[in-house]
Amino acid sequence: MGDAPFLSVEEISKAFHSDQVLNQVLDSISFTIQRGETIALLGESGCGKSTLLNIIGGFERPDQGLVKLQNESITKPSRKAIMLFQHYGLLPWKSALKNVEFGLESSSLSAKERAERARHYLDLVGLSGKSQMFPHEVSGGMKQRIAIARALAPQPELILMDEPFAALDTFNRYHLQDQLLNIQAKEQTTIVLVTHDIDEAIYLADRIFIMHSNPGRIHHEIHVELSKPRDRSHPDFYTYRKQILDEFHFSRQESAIEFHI
Ligand SMILES: Nc1ncnc2c1ncn2[C@@H]1O[C@H](COP(=O)(O)OP(=O)(O)OP(=O)(O)O)[C@@H](O)[C@H]1O
Repeated sequence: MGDAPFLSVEEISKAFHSDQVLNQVLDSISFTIQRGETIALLGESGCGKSTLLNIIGGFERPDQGLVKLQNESITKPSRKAIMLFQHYGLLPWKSALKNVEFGLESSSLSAKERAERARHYLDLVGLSGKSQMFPHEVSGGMKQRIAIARALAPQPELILMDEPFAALDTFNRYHLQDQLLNIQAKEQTTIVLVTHDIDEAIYLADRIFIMHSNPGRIHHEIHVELSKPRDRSHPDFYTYRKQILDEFHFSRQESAIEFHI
């Protein structure tokens, strides 16, 4: 593999036709990501974040360009890249444990190994005592923990997250963001995260790609140089926040409120 980047997105363009109008959603997007990095895609609604994530995951085909994961072209979904959505996608008739095991069904693990692996990841997300509970018996935050355990259990090379915590209240969101950081530090998972939440991007990401729309392009890349775990109330955090608000022309003198674009 040599020095090839872990993930490379090369000159990706994508258009959709709607009402006989061609909508150029992504225009020649390129970047590379190293193993273990967390990247946040931040941009206003409709700028093409989810489309880009879907192309990286192999769920959507670009019109031009290609995506390479560990130097292999991605042309269809694979177990190497797993997508985590905002709305859990749990199977209501299966317990937490069985939901996590379900993500391992196509693996070569024995039933015993699958159960052990599932328990390990439920432990990592803080649900060791809840493995026999069903989705309707647990809170939204716990449902998303189960979904995270299920995404992690197959040990994918890459996790793609489409606004994973957007449906949660602030406290649950903060807890899950911390857990994700812990797990990421342990497992060196590579993450590409789509978010509307500026604070979430600054808290989690090593680099933030600011996207602009019509057509969707990466307008600016911000390296978040703060060491992790980060302090949401530190003045440096606010410096990044101001920089991002400036990008979207939302700045006022002081912006202390939580801001979603
Ligand atoms: N399958 C599709 N067919 C037609 N148009 C589509 C399709 N998927 C996405 N689009 C259009 O592409 C544009 C980008 O959509 P996309 O969901 O990628 O944006 P986004 O930045 O993720 O938005 P949001 O933040 O609101 O989720 C939108 O104008 C959307 O209507």
